[in-house]
Amino acid sequence: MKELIIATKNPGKMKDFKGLFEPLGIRVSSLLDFPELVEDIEETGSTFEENAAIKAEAICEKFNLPVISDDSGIEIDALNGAPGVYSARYAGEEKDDLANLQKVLNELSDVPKEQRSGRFVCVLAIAQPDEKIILKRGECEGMIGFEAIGEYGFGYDPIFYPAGSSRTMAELTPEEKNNISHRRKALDKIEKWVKEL
Ligand SMILES: O=c1nc[nH]c2c1ncn2[C@H]1C[C@H](O)[C@@H](COP(=O)(O)OP(=O)(O)OP(=O)(O)O)O1
Ligand SMILES: [Mg+2]
Repeated sequence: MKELIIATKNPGKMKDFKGLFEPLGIRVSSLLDFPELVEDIEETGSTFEENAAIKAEAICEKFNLPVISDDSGIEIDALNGAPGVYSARYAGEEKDDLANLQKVLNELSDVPKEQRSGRFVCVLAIAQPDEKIILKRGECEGMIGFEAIGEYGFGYDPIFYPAGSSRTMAELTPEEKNNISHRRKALDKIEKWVKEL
């Protein structure tokens, strides 16, 4: 079976990726599989594209192998696009999913339902030795709820209602999420390269 390295330390993303890559017959491993080898990569970019490129290129160079990275987050219109590229560290450096979504709920406490629009964004990068980097973006539009609901998923899933859904992303099964997610849409755009790797 083909194997691919995903340059991430986020276990929630990896669950998504395992489900997304399985139908392609590709087994994925992450930086969580060899934590002692890889120090944290500083995400110094101001866009998802820049940060995805930083992560993929750093790990591609280290292993001299093709690598995929994911930089993602949630943009909330009433917060002028925040937390955006700062989604992981919105409530502090410790990257606490619950603290992050609670901070968003607090900031939106006075914002009425019809003004709570936002979207998940995922940029996937493919870095290959001696090749130009490939970057593709997927987005999933939706609304921010008033409380955290649901047990599946990770990150901001419990407060995000995908457009047209009466359930939060964390109430959808992993299969349902993977059919509509920002990650799915970005992966669809890189699939032809993935198959050639
Ligand atoms: O499907 C998702 N469902 C819910 N929340 C999500 C999703 N996708 C990204 N998110 C949130 C989680 C984290 O707060 C941030 C990603 O930040 P991001 O820097 O890309 O990832 P990370 O630091 O957790 O792991 P890594 O950089 O090692 O891949 O956006
Ligand atoms: Mg990160």
